[in-house]
Amino acid sequence: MSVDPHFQRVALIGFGLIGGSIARAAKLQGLAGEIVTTARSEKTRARVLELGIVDKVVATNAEAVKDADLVILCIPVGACGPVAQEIAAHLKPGAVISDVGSVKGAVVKDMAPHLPKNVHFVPAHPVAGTEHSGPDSGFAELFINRWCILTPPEGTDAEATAHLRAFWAAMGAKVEVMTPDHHDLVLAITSHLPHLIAYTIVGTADELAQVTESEVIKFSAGGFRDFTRIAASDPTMWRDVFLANKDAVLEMLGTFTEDLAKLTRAIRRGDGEALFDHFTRTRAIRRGIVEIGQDSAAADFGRQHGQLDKKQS
Ligand SMILES: NC(=O)C1=CN([C@@H]2O[C@H](COP(=O)(O)OP(=O)(O)OC[C@H]3O[C@@H](n4cnc5c(N)ncnc54)[C@H](O)[C@@H]3O)[C@@H](O)[C@H]2O)C=CC1
Ligand SMILES: O=C(O)C(=O)Cc1ccc(O)cc1
Repeated sequence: MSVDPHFQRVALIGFGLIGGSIARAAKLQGLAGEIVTTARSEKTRARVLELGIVDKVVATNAEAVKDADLVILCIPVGACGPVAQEIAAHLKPGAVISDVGSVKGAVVKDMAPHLPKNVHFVPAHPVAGTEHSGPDSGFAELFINRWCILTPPEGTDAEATAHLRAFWAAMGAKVEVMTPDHHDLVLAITSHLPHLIAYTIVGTADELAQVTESEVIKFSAGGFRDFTRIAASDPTMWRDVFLANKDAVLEMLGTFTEDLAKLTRAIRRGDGEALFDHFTRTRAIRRGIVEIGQDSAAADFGRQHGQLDKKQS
């Protein structure tokens, strides 16, 4: 049986890349009767109003969640606990409370104790994004054919989880449910460690005395250029991710360091076979990912649901 993805009043706490993308996709697909968002600065409130995507922009989180049927925290993970505390007394009984944080264990631990018993807490993580942030960076197609992982605590109302699942699916996402700990371990290797490596290598290149700034830019057409994109991601967001997912990141970093040492040894010893075998294995992994055909599937969704061909401004 299909579940109605619609929520009457949706409150988005934070209107950056993810909040702005949810607002655009939900509006386009008619998933909300009304969308309210918080923007803390006068400048951002004016810009969000100018964009004309949401129905109401307010200055405080407490005001935004009033009478909301779905509340989504679209803010750095370190801010989720304090914001849960701030909004708790103002939540509508029966509302679904969610987030989009890149780490789940810490967010659940920080938010859950503050939330009243009469709301449904269904944490979420859309595994989709870019290096950009702020109110102008969002776009309606961001979630198409991307995973959205839900991590409802044990005992969560199944109907609430199904309702949020339908909401994400209607924005184009493929939805999966897992535990917060499993999520954090998987994301540590697939997302958090790659960002740490990018932040490291771009910093290292910058510090090398013999590589002048102009040479880094001049020769950055190679692999380095891809790293600079990732390393341009929001500092506040990523500081919070590494602090919140410390254990899993350190565990993966340990394994990564061992594997790096193996490749270092192969280079030192001139062991071409070891290098070739390793690179052959990793090439097959990339080909496997590309064969899943995310781009063509995204285009199919756009055609079926209309109006998603153009990037929203
Ligand atoms: N950037 C990405 O590619 C992805 C980010 N995420 C997660 O989404 C969340 C938001 O990230 P982005 O949208 O990229 O960030 P962003 O920086 O574009 O937007 C965050 C917004 O939250 C606001 N904010 C911060 N603290 C607040 C508070 N206490 N009350 C109200 N508003 C507050 C900021 O002013 C900003 O407008 C993070 O938790 C991140 O881990 C998840 C998937 C992808
Ligand atoms: O820009 C990129 O390549 C990303 O990897 C975006 C991203 C950042 C954080 C997430 O939790 C999920 C996706």
